[in-house]
Amino acid sequence: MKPILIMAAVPRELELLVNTLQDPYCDTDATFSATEGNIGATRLVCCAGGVGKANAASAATSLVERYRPELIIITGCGGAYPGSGLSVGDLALASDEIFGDEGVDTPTGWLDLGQMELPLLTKGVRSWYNSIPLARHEAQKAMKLAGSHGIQLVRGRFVTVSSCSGTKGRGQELARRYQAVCENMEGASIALTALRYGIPCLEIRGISNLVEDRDMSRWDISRAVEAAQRFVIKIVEEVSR
Ligand SMILES: O=C(O)c1cccc(C(=O)CC[C@H]2O[C@@H](n3cnc4c(=O)[nH]cnc43)[C@H](O)[C@@H]2O)c1
Repeated sequence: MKPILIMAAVPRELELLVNTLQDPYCDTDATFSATEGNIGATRLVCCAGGVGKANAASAATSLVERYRPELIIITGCGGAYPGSGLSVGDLALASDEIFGDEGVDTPTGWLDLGQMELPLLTKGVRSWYNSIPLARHEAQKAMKLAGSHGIQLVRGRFVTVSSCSGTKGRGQELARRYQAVCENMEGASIALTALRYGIPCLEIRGISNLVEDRDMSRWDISRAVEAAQRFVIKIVEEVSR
């Protein structure tokens, strides 16, 4: 049976999940070391591939080639945009992932990859530019599951950035440009890899911070990553039924 691949940036974003695995086994010799194990009848492979788009894309490619997963779940923390209604500790589910920095600055303004006619991926007659869709059906099931447990889950567009937004103004600009709810540094790369291989992909992040003028004393990464993992475990348990 094919496993579910769970990807995050850093180990603390997977700690609770890994500690929940039955019969865990960690392949420490692999280029991207991953911990395998079961939750119920479902086989999981958990990997913290590193921070940022480059690590995320290479880890996702390597793991997909190695494990051929049936589903990829991206988890971790993220920063909520002004106007999203999200607060620290809340949960967000991606409808689409957007490569927020890919484009060109011109004297008359910023242009995205669509305007540059430079697709990131072409399959047959379809091309994808900055925006990468995530699995609709799985996301609908996740929303339903959250509802049945009384968990508030906000579904919306996520932006993946190379340079984190450390001002409220930049957050407002990206939120407005993409009609997005939050940002992170890896999601779009993993979503693109999943789309390339035709594997459904879900992304659930806990909100660790608001995108505002930088004040790290207001962050709560522990709360965010715990909330996200608890919900991912619920999804996996639901799949196991
Ligand atoms: O030092 C800073 O100002 C700073 C700004 C944003 C993020 C960081 C991090 O150390 C966390 C990066 C890590 O967590 C995800 N993440 C969480 N919040 C954000 C955010 O507001 N913008 C972008 N990424 C965020 C991200 O996926 C990374 O894995 C430090």
